[in-house]
Amino acid sequence: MAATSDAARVVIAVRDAGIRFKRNRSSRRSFKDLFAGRGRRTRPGEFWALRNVSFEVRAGEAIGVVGRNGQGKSTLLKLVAQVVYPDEGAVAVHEGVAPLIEITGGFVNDLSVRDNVYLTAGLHGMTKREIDQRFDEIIEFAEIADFVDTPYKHLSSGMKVRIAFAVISRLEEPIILVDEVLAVGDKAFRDKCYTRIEELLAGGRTLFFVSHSERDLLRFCTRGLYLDKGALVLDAPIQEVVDRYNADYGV
Ligand SMILES: Nc1ncnc2c1ncn2[C@@H]1O[C@H](COP(=O)(O)OP(=O)(O)OP(=O)(O)O)[C@@H](O)[C@H]1O
Repeated sequence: MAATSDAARVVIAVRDAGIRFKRNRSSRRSFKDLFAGRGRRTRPGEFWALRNVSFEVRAGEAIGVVGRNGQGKSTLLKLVAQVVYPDEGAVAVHEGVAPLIEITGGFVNDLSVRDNVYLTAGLHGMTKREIDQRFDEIIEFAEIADFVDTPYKHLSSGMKVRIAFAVISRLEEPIILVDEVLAVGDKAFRDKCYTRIEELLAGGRTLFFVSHSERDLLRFCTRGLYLDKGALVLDAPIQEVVDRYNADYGV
């Protein structure tokens, strides 16, 4: 394929991106807030989940995102999926994205598995005919043939991830985002997913992969992004990123 010309093409550009969340829903002003100095960059109860994050991704790169719990990894994937928008800076994504970033895979609870497959694949640009052609293969991959007409909400967590991964990995979007959700699947299914991810990478797709498993990160990724306290502290080859993370927080 056009691997050489693709190698130089920037498909994602994140510049000084910041995203701010409310710490709690009511977000009432505390006594301390009343006396806080002017010019605060955040309003009371708000915090920056990510700030000053900049990087570029070229077509075909496989990027592992590492960091402790709550450091902004999923938020970063959501920025790339454009399901959240930055409060500061800019995120430009030049190609289509197939995101598996929440256990629900964006599926609708009350719809059957079948309807969800058609809805999700349709939203990503597949025609009904194309979905018809892939439907059996998707269900077979997920191994949930007996549950095709079951409402999605009645599936177990592992089954939800199976069908979501089966659909997402059959889309033709050039960028694939995989959050830790695969950890919910059993070992046999995870192995199948990992083989599929390798096929997608071999086909030139771009991957963002969040994982707490050093083995999986080193298996798939060439480059790592290390997030800590909402900042991108290291953007380097994956081995270097894993070593630094282990040195900072490893046992
Ligand atoms: N919609 C939201 N509203 C408010 N706070 C949020 C929201 N989404 C995420 N956060 C907060 O932003 C911070 C970063 O969360 P994020 O899910 O990106 O972390 P993470 O690095 O993926 O963590 P984990 O390894 O536990 O999955 C956390 O403090 C989290 O509580």
